[in-house]
Amino acid sequence: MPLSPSATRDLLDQLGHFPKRALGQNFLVDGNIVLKSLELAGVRAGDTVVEVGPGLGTLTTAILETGADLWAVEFDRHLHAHLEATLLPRFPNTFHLLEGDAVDQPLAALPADKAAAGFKVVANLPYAISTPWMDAVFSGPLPTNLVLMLQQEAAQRYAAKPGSKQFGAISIFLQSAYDIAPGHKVAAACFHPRPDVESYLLNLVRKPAPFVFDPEVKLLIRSCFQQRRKQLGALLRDKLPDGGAAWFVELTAAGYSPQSRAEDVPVAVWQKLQIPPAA
Ligand SMILES: C[S@@+](CC[C@H](N)C(=O)[O-])C[C@H]1O[C@@H](n2cnc3c(N)ncnc32)[C@H](O)[C@@H]1O
Repeated sequence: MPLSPSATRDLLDQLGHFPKRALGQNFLVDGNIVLKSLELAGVRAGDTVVEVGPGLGTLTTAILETGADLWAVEFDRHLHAHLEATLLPRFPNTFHLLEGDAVDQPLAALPADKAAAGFKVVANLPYAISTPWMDAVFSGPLPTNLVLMLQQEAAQRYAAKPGSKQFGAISIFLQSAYDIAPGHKVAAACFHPRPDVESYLLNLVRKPAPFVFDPEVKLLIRSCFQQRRKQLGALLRDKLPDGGAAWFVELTAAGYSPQSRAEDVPVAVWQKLQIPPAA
């Protein structure tokens, strides 16, 4: 169970640690949310789980207590040392802790054979890295489930539909590989210190046939959203060897046109975008 806000304050005092805003250090202090995260991800003994930013070890302990095998990456040297001293001796065979940046090590150095056998992600993400980290994860290997504590605004962006201001490249990459299952709104009081934004537990379930974009196509899609009000014809004509002709046929067949804007085009049509070989 997580520590209460006062016990968390005491532990922070004892460690001489001041929560760092830049690292999104808002620690979970609500047992129901910890349980809900595990329940949504269906974590059980023998599962392989990845956690980003274990912090003081609240979610971490609950995951390890199920009997799951956990790989975790923590950026803060001080918190890493605390976890190394307290949790590693308790779970010497199932806890694999890495000190590092989750954007460089999105799966906490999970071995390739473990990743290939199937794994889940449960994390209370540092909000500043949520999009670059997700982008790295969506390049594969893909977890079967992700239960992620996010800034509510980010969760809305990831789940956004075409035609809305929030629809962007990350919505396309995410929705190509994952279905969005019912999640959970989380109040600021569930954290210490309280964040000044609303939070949301996003629940993602891998599609039976997930679609992963080629890295070059991802860059191209991202560039289209950097000038989201510009027409796709003008944006892509110079960037594709065929001037965009092949994809414009797909776009037109789906009821759109080179005059359409990136934010209006559905995910399935983006999946047809390819970079043809140069003539
Ligand atoms: C929102 S706190 C979550 C802490 C803990 N999991 C909990 O739920 O109470 C985010 C954690 O991510 C860590 N962190 C921040 N940036 C990171 C990065 N780039 N890579 C890995 N961990 C990071 C922070 O130090 C902090 O421990």
